[in-house]
Amino acid sequence: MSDSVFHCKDLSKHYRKVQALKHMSFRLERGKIYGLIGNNGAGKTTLMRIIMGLAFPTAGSIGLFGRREEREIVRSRRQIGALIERPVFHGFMTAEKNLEVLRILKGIPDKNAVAETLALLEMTDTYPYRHFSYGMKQRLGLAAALLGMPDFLVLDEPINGLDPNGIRSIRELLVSLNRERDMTMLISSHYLEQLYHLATDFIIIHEGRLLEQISKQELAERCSRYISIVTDQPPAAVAVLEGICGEQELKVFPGNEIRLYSADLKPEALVKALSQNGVGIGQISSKGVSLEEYFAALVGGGKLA
Ligand SMILES: Nc1ncnc2c1ncn2[C@@H]1O[C@H](COP(=O)(O)OP(=O)(O)OP(=O)(O)O)[C@@H](O)[C@H]1O
Repeated sequence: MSDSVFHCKDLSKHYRKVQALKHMSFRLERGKIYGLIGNNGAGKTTLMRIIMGLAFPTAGSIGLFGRREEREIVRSRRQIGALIERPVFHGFMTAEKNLEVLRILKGIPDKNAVAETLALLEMTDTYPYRHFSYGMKQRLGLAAALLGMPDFLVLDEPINGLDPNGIRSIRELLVSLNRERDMTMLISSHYLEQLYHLATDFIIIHEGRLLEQISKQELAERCSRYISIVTDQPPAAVAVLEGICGEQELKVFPGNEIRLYSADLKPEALVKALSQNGVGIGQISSKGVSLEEYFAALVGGGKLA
């Protein structure tokens, strides 16, 4: 299978008066989770609609899974699951019945697909869709996208309307699908901190143009995000911290300061681990700019502090 899941070259899309996408060229690789970032009206949904064949380019070309020919692209879309604008579900049917209708419409032969997807999303509800909360509707939308276990998942604002627990469980599910099934994802969200934890790479667009494609590692370096710990027992602290993050993510500075360059670490967890091992902490703080600040600086054409 090609390592390229999606590519576009000089892709432009005009609506009557609006140029929604302007000469975009980039490539999405298998196994990565791409966070798609842009202000309202930047062109995120338009790009996703083009990937799914719900809108068509005015100029330029696209390819899916390394295939460029129109007929092959249409066929390749069977390998993609998408949540773009909520699908139309039947109000009088349960989640299971709605998914069963979709399974038949999509031509997915595996009769266990519905049960498998419901189990993944922990949806056991047996009442009709019209009584679903906003969050449950959102989960069913995600279930519909996952039906048949696609190779590529395209999600437009999937965590909108979910409470913090809901967001965490969806995030964990997406990460495990990515790791265990090598599922590639393109996910847009205005919750940049959440997206930061989930994505491995970022596509940043502004007013229809691609501003930047950047990996999380590059971003972390550029934002120089780190946790600073000041302690009077550096060797003991290093021994504990190395058990939590990799040796390469940790540096000792003069003044008994240790810096941890790992994106997912929480200061509270570090404090707990250090105190459990009898290591005293003078000071602990998160430093550097957030993804939100980085994005604002990029879009504003400004420089990062
Ligand atoms: N069907 C349409 N007809 C005319 N203009 C459209 C249409 N769909 C989108 N647009 C315009 O194209 C531009 C890009 O819209 P798009 O929905 O792709 O942005 P977005 O980044 O998804 O925004 P949001 O974050 O608000 O969802 C906007 O100016 C929008 O008004």
